[in-house]
Amino acid sequence: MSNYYPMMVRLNGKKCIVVGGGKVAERKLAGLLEAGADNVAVISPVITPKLEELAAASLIRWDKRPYNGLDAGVFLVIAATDDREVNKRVAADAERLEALVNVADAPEEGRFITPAVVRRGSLLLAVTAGGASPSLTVRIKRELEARYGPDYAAYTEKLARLRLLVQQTVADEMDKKDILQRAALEMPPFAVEENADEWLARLTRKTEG
Ligand SMILES: C[C@@]1(CC(=O)O)c2cc3[nH]c(cc4nc(cc5[nH]c(cc(n2)[C@H]1CCC(=O)O)[C@@](C)(CC(=O)O)[C@@H]5CCC(=O)O)C(CC(=O)O)=C4CCC(=O)O)c(CCC(=O)O)c3CC(=O)O
Ligand SMILES: NC(=O)C1=CN([C@@H]2O[C@H](COP(=O)(O)OP(=O)(O)OC[C@H]3O[C@@H](n4cnc5c(N)ncnc54)[C@H](O)[C@@H]3O)[C@@H](O)[C@H]2O)C=CC1
Repeated sequence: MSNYYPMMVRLNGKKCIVVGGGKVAERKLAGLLEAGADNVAVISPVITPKLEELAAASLIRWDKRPYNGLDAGVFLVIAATDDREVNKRVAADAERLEALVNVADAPEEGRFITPAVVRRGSLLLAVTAGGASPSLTVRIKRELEARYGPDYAAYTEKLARLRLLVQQTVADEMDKKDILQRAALEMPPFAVEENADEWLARLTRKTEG
């Protein structure tokens, strides 16, 4: 099994293509849109009703045809048809164009795989077993969903505000680090109730004491 380099990619403005319009394509497209991709097309003669809705709302473009190649300038490609030969061709075409490609039925033929994700605002937890067992990946995702509930969105946002304040007002590097580490150890919803100034004041008292 391959090794993978984990990274978080911004997709805005980048051309993303999904080939195939079935169940798997629907899931991968939802993931692209959740990530903020705004130039997304699906190439498939038939697509699911949900994908038809997205196309009607102009959230994705639908190229209603069988796969017949990729245009230059494509950034990311997902091969998700139920036809082995087509997916193989998509992978080869994408590699030739230096586009990042994911192949739903033959991961090793592609350049990247898609992890399971939990989103809590800007906190993004991604899980992969590298293709060994998607079911294990999904199980661990569910455990993380339960452990890091919806409160973590507001909590993370609040930590960002505190961090900004600390960067602007605390000169000593050790104090800065200590305060930010303490803040990250506190759990929501407790910390969510106070504003950044109050929180910093409390954390500073602790640091001094
Ligand atoms: C390698 C990878 C490539 C890639 O797709 O990028 C891949 C490959 C394959 N998946 C297969 C099967 C299933 N995949 C799922 C579900 C998910 N699969 C996802 C990712 C990945 N799947 C990548 C690595 C995962 C990792 O990193 O660990 C998730 C996490 C994310 C997503 O797809 O967006 C998403 C869960 C989303 C969520 O719930 O959050 C389920 C369960 C279900 O559907 O409920 C099953 C059935 C049960 C089973 O087989 O375990 C098959 C056999 C197909 C066949 O036999 O026809 C292959 C092909 C092969 O293994 O060769
Ligand atoms: N990576 C993953 O997470 C998973 C991958 N798979 C694999 O993904 C593939 C797709 O699975 P499903 O979405 O369930 O299949 P599906 O049968 O629901 O959809 C297949 C889609 O491919 C389209 N298609 C067929 N030939 C095409 C062509 N020449 N050009 C463009 N589009 C074409 C069809 O119109 C249809 O929309 C299968 O190979 C399956 O084994 C299945 C489950 C999970």
